[in-house]
Order: sequence, then C-alpha cells, then structure tokens
Amino acid sequence: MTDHDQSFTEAQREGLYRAIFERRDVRSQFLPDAIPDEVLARLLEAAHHAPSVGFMQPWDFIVIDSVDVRQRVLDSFNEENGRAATNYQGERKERYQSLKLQGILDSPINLCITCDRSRGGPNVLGRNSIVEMDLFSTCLAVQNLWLAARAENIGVGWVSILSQERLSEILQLPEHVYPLAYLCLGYVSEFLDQPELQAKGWRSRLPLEELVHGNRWARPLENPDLAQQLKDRGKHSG
Ligand SMILES: Cc1cc2c(cc1C)N(C[C@H](O)[C@H](O)[C@H](O)COP(=O)(O)O)c1[nH]c(=O)[nH]c(=O)c1N2
Repeated sequence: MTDHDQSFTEAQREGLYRAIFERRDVRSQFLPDAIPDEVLARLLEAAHHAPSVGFMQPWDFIVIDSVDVRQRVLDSFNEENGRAATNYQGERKERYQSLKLQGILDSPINLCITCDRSRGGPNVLGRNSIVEMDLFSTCLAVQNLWLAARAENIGVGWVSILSQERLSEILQLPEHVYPLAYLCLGYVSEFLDQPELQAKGWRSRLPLEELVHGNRWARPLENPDLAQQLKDRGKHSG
C-alpha cells in the first residue's frame, strides 16, 4: 500500500486518451524548428520506460542530425519506394505515387531506434520460447515515444520503405543490432484529424466490432452489451 492516491484524475485519463486518439503519423506537415534538448530528453526517457521482455531494454537511440546521413537514408527510401510502386497498376499506382511517405529532410531530426538482440546475454527471462520478444519490446519503446511526442506537440513519422542492409551500413550498426524504427521528429503545422492514408483515400479504419471475437476465431461475442459498446465507439472515432 502507498500513502498517496494512485488513481488517475478524470483530466489525466482524458489527456492519455487524447494522446492516443490524436497521435498521427506525420510526413507532410513538419516545421523546421529545432526540438529543445530537454524536450527530446523527455521523449527518450518515455521510450526508455517501455515494458521489455525480462527487463531486457534492448533499445538504443541514434539521434541523427547530419544532413549527409539523412540524404543517404533518403536515397535508400527513393530506391525502395520506386520498387514498391511497381506493386500497383493504373489508378492505384498513381495514387501510391502521389502519397508523401517520408519527412526525412523536412523534419529537424531523425531517430533510429534499434534492437540489440544480444543484450542481457543468451538467456533472457521470457524470451526462451519466442525469440522475437526483443523486437516486440522495442516496438513498445517506439509507441511510448510516439505518444509522449504528441503530448509535447511534436509529430513523428515512421519510415519503413528502406533497405535494412543499407540502413545498417549507413548507421554502421554491428551485426547483432537490428534497425527497428527509422523516425522523423519535429513540430508540425497541424495534426490531421484522421490518418493521412485515410484522408487520401488509400485505406480506412476498420470497424472495431468486426475485429473482436468470442472464444474462437470469427465467433460472435457472447456479451451483446460489449458488442453494442464497440459499435457505438466506432461512430465517434476518426
Ligand atoms: C511499423 C510501421 C511502419 C510504417 C508506418 C507505421 C508503422 C506502425 N507508417 C505510418 C502508417 O501509415 C500510419 O501509422 C497509419 O496510416 C495510421 O495513421 P496514423 O498513425 O494513425 O496517423 C508509415 N508511414 C509512411 O508514410 N511511410 C512509412 O514507411 C511508414 N511505415
């Protein structure tokens, strides 16, 4: 037992949900303004407080301000994005090619969050059966940073249209370090009220009630009240 109230106030709870619902992947709205060091430090601390398998903390954070390094990453993006465009034809291809899918040079800073697959030695508690748990843990660090950034009015964009080998080479990563997330960070002109891919007609949010099942794959929920709640929530989330 502690001697202080551990409950969130209603305002604190709303603040957390607000960060969750108003977080966006940003590519087009970056401003060049620098992020103050103390703000960046808060974001990195939030990432470092993510849960991790066996408390492995497999992440490292590479803060990239060099325009030269970023240009080389952008070159990899352009090459990979050209290849990705060949997956589509006709109108869909045109739409793909009209999407802006990175803000590598528009944002003032890039951050690569890596996963050191050997951290903590060969036996990590909780990772004996499913070895990818270190990668999943690192994803949670990304999400912590992404949500904290929203609360700091900073936009984050994840760029994954990159050659992993090329990225490892550019950042001189050792063999056992996996470049998990390449992120662009910066203040923004606005946060869109829905995902940019939805706003541009690429793909829409799926109805939550179709994604929640009872007991076995694709079985309806036994609980009709929960089913109704899920439907109602869909009406007011963008
Ligand atoms: C693992 C991973 C990888 C990528 C992304 C996300 C994640 C989680 N997203 C962003 C993605 O398109 C976006 O999250 C969804 O469209 C939903 O939009 P909001 O994040 O809610 O704004 C993304 N966006 C982009 O413009 N270029 C990219 O290469 C990627 N890659």
